[in-house]
Amino acid sequence: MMRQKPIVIGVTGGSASGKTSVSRAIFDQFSGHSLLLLAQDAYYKKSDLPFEERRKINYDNPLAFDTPLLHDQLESLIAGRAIDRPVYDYTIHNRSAEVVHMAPKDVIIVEGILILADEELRKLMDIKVYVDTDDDIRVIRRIRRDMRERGRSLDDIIGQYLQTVKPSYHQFIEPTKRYADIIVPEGGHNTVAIDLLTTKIRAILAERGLVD
Ligand SMILES: Nc1ncnc2c1ncn2[C@@H]1O[C@H](COP(=O)(O)OP(=O)(O)O)[C@@H](O)[C@H]1O
Ligand SMILES: O=c1ccn([C@@H]2O[C@H](COP(=O)(O)O)[C@@H](O)[C@H]2O)c(=O)[nH]1
Repeated sequence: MMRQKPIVIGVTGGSASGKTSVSRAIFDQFSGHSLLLLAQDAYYKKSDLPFEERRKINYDNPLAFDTPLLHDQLESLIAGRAIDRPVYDYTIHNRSAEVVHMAPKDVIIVEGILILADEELRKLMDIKVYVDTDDDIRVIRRIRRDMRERGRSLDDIIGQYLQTVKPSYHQFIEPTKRYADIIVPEGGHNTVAIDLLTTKIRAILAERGLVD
C-alpha cells in the first residue's frame, strides 16, 4: 500500500505563551502512536561570533533562524526520510556539536515563535495553531524559566525583553496570528482546545488510514 502523508501541526505564539505545553499535551494524547515533536529553536543559526557578541543577537527576528534547513528537514520527514536534527544550547547562544537522529512519524508537531512567518513552511502544515497569552503573563513565565533553565540573570532577561523580545514580538510574531486555523488562549491548560485539536487530528489520521 502507498505510504500516506503524515499530519503536520504547527504550534506558534510568543515566547513563554505555552507552545511547548500545548505540544506536549497533544503528544500525551497520542501515546503509543507514531508522533514526533520538532522545535524551531533547534534551528537557530550557528554563529562564529564571540560570546559577548552572540548575547546581543536579536533571537526574535526571522533572520536568526536557519529556515531553509528546517524546511528541508521537515520536507524529508514528510517524505518518510529520517533526519539528523541540530541541537541548540541556550546557555552559550549557539548550536552544539551534537545532532539528534529522528525517524519519520505519522504525526509531526512543529513548534516555535516564527514557524508561521515563512510561507513555504506554512504550506507544509495541515493545522496551524496560535497560542495567545497576554504579554505580562508571558514575561513572568519567561523570567522564571530563563533563570531556572537557561542560565540568565534577572537584569539580562529584562534588558533583552525590552530591547528585542517585545518589539520583535509585535513586529514579526503577533502578525502571524492571521495564518492560524485555531487560536488557543493561555496554552497547555486549555483542555477544551486540546480536546478539539486531538479530535481533529484523530479524524485526519482515520481519513488517511494512519490509525493503528
Ligand atoms: N497555563 C499555564 N499556567 C502556568 N504556567 C504555565 C502555563 N503554561 C506554561 N506555563 C509555564 O510557562 C513557561 C513557558 O511555557 P512553555 O510551554 O515552555 O512556553 P513556550 O514553549 O511558548 O515558550 C514554562 O515554565 C511552563 O511551565
Ligand atoms: O540564544 C538564544 C536563543 C533564543 N532565545 C530566546 O528564546 C525565545 C524562544 O524560545 P521560547 O521557548 O519560545 O520562549 C526567543 O524569544 C528568544 O529571545 C534566547 O534568549 N537566546
